[in-house]
Amino acid sequence: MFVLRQCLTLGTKSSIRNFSATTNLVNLTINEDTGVAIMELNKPPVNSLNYELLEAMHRTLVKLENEKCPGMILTSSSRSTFSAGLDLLEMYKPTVDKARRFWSMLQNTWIKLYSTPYPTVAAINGHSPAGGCLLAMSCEHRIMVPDKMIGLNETQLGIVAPQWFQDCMRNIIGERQAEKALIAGRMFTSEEALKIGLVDELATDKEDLMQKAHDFLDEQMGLPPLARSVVKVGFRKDTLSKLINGREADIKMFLDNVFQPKVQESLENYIQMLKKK
Ligand SMILES: CCCCCCCCCC/C=C\CC(=O)SCCNC(=O)CCNC(=O)[C@H](O)C(C)(C)COP(=O)(O)OP(=O)(O)OC[C@H]1O[C@@H](n2cnc3c(N)ncnc32)[C@H](O)[C@@H]1OP(=O)(O)O
Repeated sequence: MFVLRQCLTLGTKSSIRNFSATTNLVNLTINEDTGVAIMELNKPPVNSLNYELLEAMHRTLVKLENEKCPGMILTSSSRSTFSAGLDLLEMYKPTVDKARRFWSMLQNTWIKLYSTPYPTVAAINGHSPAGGCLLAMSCEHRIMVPDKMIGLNETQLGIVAPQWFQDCMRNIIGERQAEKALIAGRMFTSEEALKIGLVDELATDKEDLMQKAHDFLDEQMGLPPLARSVVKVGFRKDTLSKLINGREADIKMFLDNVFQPKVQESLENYIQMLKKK
């Protein structure tokens, strides 16, 4: 039985089920029998990742870890889009402070999501470009509905996917496929993504998607949790350490680049194009 409760304070496992109460940017549902959490991104229309959404996600992930969550499904409340990636408005003519704060929260959120001891599955119920693809790739398993698009399309926007985005992709689809996909900024259909291993399964519809996500978690939750998490973090530690030990350099890379006139021009054109659609 799924129970969703509004609450204003952080409480015990059984008392809290939606703790972004002030903004509702993240809906958290916890199954009271199994403990499985469903984290639903809820920033209409397309879950673009601005500071506030990233912060709500980060808070949720900290909470789940503290509460010894046994497994989590990441999904979206939008019918068309899992996440449209980073909020372009956060990168378009920001102040230095705002840009730094934003990038630092992106790092925080990714580090938490990529390193969870508990199993995670992305139930990708819509398009998943750029930062949206990063979120999906940070989970352990990806299931996607048909006829949507996923990929790291940064090159096509005249920007560059940071090294840790690239590493995540390489870890999943291998060096050669990742190099080709990243240079081209290629977006894959759900079916193509399955073929190259960027997603693990396709689902027929949302119901099937959630069923398959629960099936994956049931299987994982049958494994000894400590051994499971040690192996997981072992596989991910090099990618994680690269960013954790190089956070300042990564922020500097972002700040140095995002203020370049050419990058601002690309962002401006792209935002205009999306608005005119
Ligand atoms: C050498 C240079 C080095 C540079 C280094 C700089 C480092 C930067 C690193 C950047 C890393 C990651 C980058 C990103 O994640 S950038 C974001 C990339 N995202 C995209 O390309 C997706 C764009 N969106 C879409 O393609 C579509 O919106 C969609 C997701 C397929 C959904 O389509 P839809 O038809 O359902 O919705 P649509 O009408 O297009 O959009 C609805 C409104 O939402 C606005 N919007 C869409 N995406 C974003 C976004 N990412 N940020 C902010 N706003 C977004 C869109 O403009 C519509 O707004 P409105 O209703 O018209 O006002």
